[in-house]
Amino acid sequence: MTPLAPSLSIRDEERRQRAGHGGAVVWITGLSGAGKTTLADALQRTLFDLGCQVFALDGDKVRNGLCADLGFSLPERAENIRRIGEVAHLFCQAGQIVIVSAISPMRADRARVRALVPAPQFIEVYCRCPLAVCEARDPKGLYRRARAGQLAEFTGISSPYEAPEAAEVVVDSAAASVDDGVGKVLARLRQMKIIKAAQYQGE
Ligand SMILES: Nc1ncnc2c1ncn2[C@@H]1O[C@H](COP(=O)(O)OS(=O)(=O)O)[C@@H](OP(=O)(O)O)[C@H]1O
Ligand SMILES: Nc1ncnc2c1ncn2[C@@H]1O[C@H](COP(=O)(O)OP(=O)(O)O)[C@@H](O)[C@H]1O
Repeated sequence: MTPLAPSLSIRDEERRQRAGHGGAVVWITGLSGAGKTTLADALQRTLFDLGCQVFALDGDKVRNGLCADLGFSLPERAENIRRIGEVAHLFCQAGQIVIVSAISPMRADRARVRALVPAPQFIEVYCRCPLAVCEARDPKGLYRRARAGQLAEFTGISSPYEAPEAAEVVVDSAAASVDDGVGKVLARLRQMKIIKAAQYQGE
């Protein structure tokens, strides 16, 4: 009897043909309240409706399970990003478009994930929003608690955020709509030939 082929014999191109698109990691970084989750959700919906295999990994949710043992010190955030990066990389190898939304405040931590994922497949998205706007939005009341001294090491208040210097996509969530942000990421996915031009025509 012919032995079953090991799964290693499945080439990336075969996965791409079956899915109709390539794998990618769309990594959304930004302050709490900048709009990362909102953008990730809208992007996931759009890609799903286009027929793509897409999955969103939100930092907040991952912290309920995979990273439940981690707090918010800089070394713990680094470990959080390392784990999310490894998982995203695996999904990407499986041919999925993975959307990560995590504050991921330190450049070095993001650079390590970038080094893991082949260049055209890693798309860093800076969800840019002034701290004052994030604080005014305060969707979870965390800034209020941080200002009151009830939440230690809060990003932007008592813990650093290093903005990307060369993100593939920059989305200004205080000035542009969620749809604008989705459009910019889709344009990049098309430009990098992750999705086909026919899968997304607008810009
Ligand atoms: N101290 C402190 N600093 C920042 N954020 C805090 C903190 N404590 C709790 N939270 C909540 O945790 C969410 C951020 O988790 P992340 O995994 O994205 O953070 S990180 O990437 O490891 O920095 C973050 O989610 P978002 O508001 O969606 O960004 C907060 O809801
Ligand atoms: N252009 C925009 N993009 C994303 N979010 C926006 C935008 N404009 C306003 N918002 C609002 O900002 C808030 C951001 O919350 P959220 O997406 O949870 O941010 P984060 O995940 O970065 O903490 C939401 O209430 C969202 O409706």
